[in-house]
Amino acid sequence: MPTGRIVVKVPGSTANLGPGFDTLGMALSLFTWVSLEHAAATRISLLGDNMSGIPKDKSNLVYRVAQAVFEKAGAHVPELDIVICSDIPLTRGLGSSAAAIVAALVAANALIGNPLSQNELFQMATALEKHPDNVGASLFGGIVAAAWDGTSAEYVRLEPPAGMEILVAIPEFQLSTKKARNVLPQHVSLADAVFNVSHSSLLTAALATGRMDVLRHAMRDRLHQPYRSALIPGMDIILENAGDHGALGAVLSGAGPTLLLLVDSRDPKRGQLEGFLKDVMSKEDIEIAARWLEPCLHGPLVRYLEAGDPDYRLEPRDVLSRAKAEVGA
Ligand SMILES: Nc1ncnc2c1ncn2[C@@H]1O[C@H](COP(=O)(O)OP(=O)(O)O)[C@@H](O)[C@H]1O
Ligand SMILES: N[C@@H](CCOP(=O)(O)O)C(=O)O
Repeated sequence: MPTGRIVVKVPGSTANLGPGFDTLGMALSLFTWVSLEHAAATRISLLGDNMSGIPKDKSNLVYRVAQAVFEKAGAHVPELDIVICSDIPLTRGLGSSAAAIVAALVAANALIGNPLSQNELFQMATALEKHPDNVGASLFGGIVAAAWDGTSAEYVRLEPPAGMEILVAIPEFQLSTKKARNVLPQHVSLADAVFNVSHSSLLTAALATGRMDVLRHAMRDRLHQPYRSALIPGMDIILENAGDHGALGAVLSGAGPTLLLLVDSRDPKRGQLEGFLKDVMSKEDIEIAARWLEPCLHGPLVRYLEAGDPDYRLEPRDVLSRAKAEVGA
């Protein structure tokens, strides 16, 4: 079994893209870093502004997922030195839990010499997250169309259209995926099911062929957004009108509360969008952080630090900042 420190960088993601509920995901240029190494006693260090409320004991998601890898691989590594750092705001619909799961899976697998295949990691990630859209995007990068039948997941990766940018409006308040799933109905009408199958198919085909002109029509949804809109004041106005202010399409990102706009980088009207988002949300007394992002084309980047590596003995914060610089911050 190799010894040393593993550092993994994994992209966050947006799920659903409107009608592709629990199916479509896209990796984003926001990242989580996880470092793992063998230790005499477990220690979990949390770095950065997005770690509030994350446990530092063995109930931590990264620790638990790493143990699931060791168990599946028949390895025994009960004690770990873990460092976690993330750009991805928690519980905002930008896939922080999926990125943490994928980072833990990939880092733990690398720590014991990569006995599990990428497909085995995808199956484990999907079973842990309970839907394949975010974890698929974090694991494979780009846009992922994935289906899970409760036992096994399959996916196809697409290259995002060139020149497509993303503007997100991240509200100050948190909304857990669990809460946002609890407002969804158990049954939907055949008409709504047909609406989503057709729009999700159209959207996937449009993304695969670069037909950005179709996105506004294709990104409409009847399965989750109408039920979740009561949890996000201002959402309906933004989804309905963003197209008139320069967006190709506007949707709830994952389970929300972040709102996500796809934008053609060549559109001269794109400069209006931030003001439009802020105006609508301030009328609802909600502060937002507006951030321009890009699709992330890669999945996890892994760096292995051997005991002889000059970075190996550094403090976790320094190791992560060096690793960030090396694999791209
Ligand atoms: N880096 C991390 N390390 C440990 N736990 C994490 C990490 N990131 C997210 N989580 C867990 O995932 C939860 C957020 O998941 P979720 O409600 O699905 O929202 P999101 O849309 O951000 O994925 C957090 O409250 C925390 O329990
Ligand atoms: N398909 C899921 C996606 C949840 O994404 P998250 O980033 O909010 O965790 C859903 O819509 O519930």
